[in-house]
Amino acid sequence: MSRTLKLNNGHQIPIVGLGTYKSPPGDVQRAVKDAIDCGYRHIDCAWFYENEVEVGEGIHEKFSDGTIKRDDIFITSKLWNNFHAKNKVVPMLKESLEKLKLDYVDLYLIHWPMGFKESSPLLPINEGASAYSDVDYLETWEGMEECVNLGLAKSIGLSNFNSEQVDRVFKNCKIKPVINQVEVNPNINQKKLIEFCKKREIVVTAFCPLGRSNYAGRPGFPTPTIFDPKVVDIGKKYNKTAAQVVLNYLVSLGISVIPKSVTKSRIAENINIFDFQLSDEEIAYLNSCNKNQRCSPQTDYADHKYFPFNIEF
Ligand SMILES: NC(=O)C1=CN([C@@H]2O[C@H](COP(=O)(O)OP(=O)(O)OC[C@H]3O[C@@H](n4cnc5c(N)ncnc54)[C@H](OP(=O)(O)O)[C@@H]3O)[C@@H](O)[C@H]2O)C=CC1
Ligand SMILES: O=C1CO[C@H](CO)[C@@H](O)[C@@H]1O
Repeated sequence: MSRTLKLNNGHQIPIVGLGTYKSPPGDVQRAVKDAIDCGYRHIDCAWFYENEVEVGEGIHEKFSDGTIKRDDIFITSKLWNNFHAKNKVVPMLKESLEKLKLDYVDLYLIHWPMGFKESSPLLPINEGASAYSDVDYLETWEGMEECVNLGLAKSIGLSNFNSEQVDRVFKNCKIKPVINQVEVNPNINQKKLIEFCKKREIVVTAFCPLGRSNYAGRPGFPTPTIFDPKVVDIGKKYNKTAAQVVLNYLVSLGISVIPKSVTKSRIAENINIFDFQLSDEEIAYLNSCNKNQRCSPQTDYADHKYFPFNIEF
């Protein structure tokens, strides 16, 4: 059975989930089925990933063959930036639910604190501030609360919110956020933000937990620590890969992780991380890798009023 963390509303989130960003429609359906067969009970989706139909097909095949029931699996989706107006939130969740062919999601997240105009491209690059909307994410949060009240989402949460933004929602909400999903890997271990969220009973989920191994060598991006020879050596001691060492380290921080893979052997590898314990010295080494360098920095939007990464954490 998959291990879980308790959320502040009594629900549980499985610690390891399958990421689906850039999982091609042709592969993701099989990847979801492989993951469920390997014991995953948590799939991380988003409207923005444009593959929710195929993710849903994979999940439904596993309902049909009797491997799981709806109650056994935790499904997350996210509201994209162009739809922050309060009256767009429920319709956008309904759109994701229709694609996934589900009646509810377990978790719905505001994908980013900053909003774009509905008419803007999904990732406006050259338009500057004219592409932005100034909808306050507190207004968006009211729409998120409606999702819970309508039974369309069991829990709601945030993604890419900094500490001040988390606190603002926390202090002005009727329904508390249960999760803040942010980038966490040894290059950016987010210890301060994790502690800040923990004090408010908000669990952190780590995206890019492997530091996007496919970004290795890309100019301007940190080298993923799964390629660090010392981390590879630590893995050898436990008969584990560097990816397993990194995921085990992240889980030891009290957070959940959503590694993405469409490769069956890696999908299996990434959940087989609970049968070893790193030594204090090994954890100290992984802690020392922290340099606050992101692989998802979104600097194109650094001038947005709600850009989250202009403060320390
Ligand atoms: N809320 C947000 O703003 C964001 C959320 N996310 C979510 O987090 C998930 C994970 O982040 P993501 O950006 O995908 O990056 P990850 O850190 O999960 O890295 C994914 C890459 O690592 C490869 N990989 C997977 N397992 C292994 C392994 N065991 N050894 C070596 N390489 C491996 C994958 O290749 P392959 O598939 O070919 O096996 C893929 O190229 C996303 O898929 C998405 O669901 C991500 C970014 C932002
Ligand atoms: O979920 C996501 C996947 O990665 C993208 C590129 O870094 C992000 O924009 C997005 O938030």
